[in-house]
Amino acid sequence: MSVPVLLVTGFLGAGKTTLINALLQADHGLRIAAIVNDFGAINIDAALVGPSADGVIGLRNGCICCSLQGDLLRTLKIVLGQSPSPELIVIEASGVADPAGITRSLTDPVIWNAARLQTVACVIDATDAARRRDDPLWQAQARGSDMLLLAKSGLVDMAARDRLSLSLAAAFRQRLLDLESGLPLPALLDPDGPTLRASSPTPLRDDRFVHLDWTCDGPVPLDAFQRVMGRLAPDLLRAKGFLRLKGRETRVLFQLSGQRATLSAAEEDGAEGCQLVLIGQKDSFDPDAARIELDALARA
Ligand SMILES: Nc1nc2c(ncn2[C@@H]2O[C@H](COP(=O)(O)OP(=O)(O)OP(=O)(O)O)[C@@H](O)[C@H]2O)c(=O)[nH]1
Repeated sequence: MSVPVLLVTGFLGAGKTTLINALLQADHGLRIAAIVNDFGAINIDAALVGPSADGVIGLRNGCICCSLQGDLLRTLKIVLGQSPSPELIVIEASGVADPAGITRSLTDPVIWNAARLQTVACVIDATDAARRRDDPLWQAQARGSDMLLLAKSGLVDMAARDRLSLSLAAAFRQRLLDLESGLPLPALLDPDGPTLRASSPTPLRDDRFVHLDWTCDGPVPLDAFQRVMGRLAPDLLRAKGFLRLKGRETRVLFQLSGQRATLSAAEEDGAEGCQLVLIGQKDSFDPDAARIELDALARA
């Protein structure tokens, strides 16, 4: 029998991993396998989803809508060969992916017989949507989905949330659900959900993004790290990773999305040092210059 697939798309930092973690931990009784795709060579998402699920496979250093398509199909075969087999497969697209590329791969008749793309859900960052509205990739992600899931709506005021809901309803035909009202399990897991779809449009090839994968073996000082990130943040679209801070026993998880940076306790995994991924646009972010600044931190 064909295993249903839920594809989660959305721009960098929108809230895809957070949604998938919530889904994996929810009370649905389903055996779920997750395939997560990070743009950089360091697979932060697999580590973030890993603690909550057994069947998590990370695809890295590319994007499954284009360069990693073959990897996705190979990974799907591995996931489908697991025993017991999953009852649902969740695929997280990278934040730079046009879901049309993935939808095309998944609607191949051979794949379809084994794993049937059921629903494409696009996570929309309520704090970032007004700025992104005219971005062709952001639009392709929303348009290529079956439902829009509003994340972080608690971080914007009610009037801004209402304006956003109205503009999304005017621009897209999809159903809009606010994640602040709870995880929409019936919509995400509905076996009678969207499924049969028209052939996907030609996927958008967006090559404006560059990234830096930065690692160091030792700890870094928090105040100097914050100064460096303060300088880099205006040119970044996304940063995330694990840091070993001087004077702290355990590593912390650093997240930057939009202009919002957070540090939180990381799951202890025995790993040492720091692993960080920084993503920006070619015209404003210089990964080599950022590497020099970060390397200086490691020597501080
Ligand atoms: N307050 C709030 N924060 C959220 C919500 N969803 C995500 N975040 C935060 O937003 C940041 C990015 O969330 P992720 O779930 O990692 O976003 P993502 O879309 O998986 O990011 P990429 O895979 O890097 O594109 C993290 O700091 C999350 O804690 C939400 O609904 N409310």
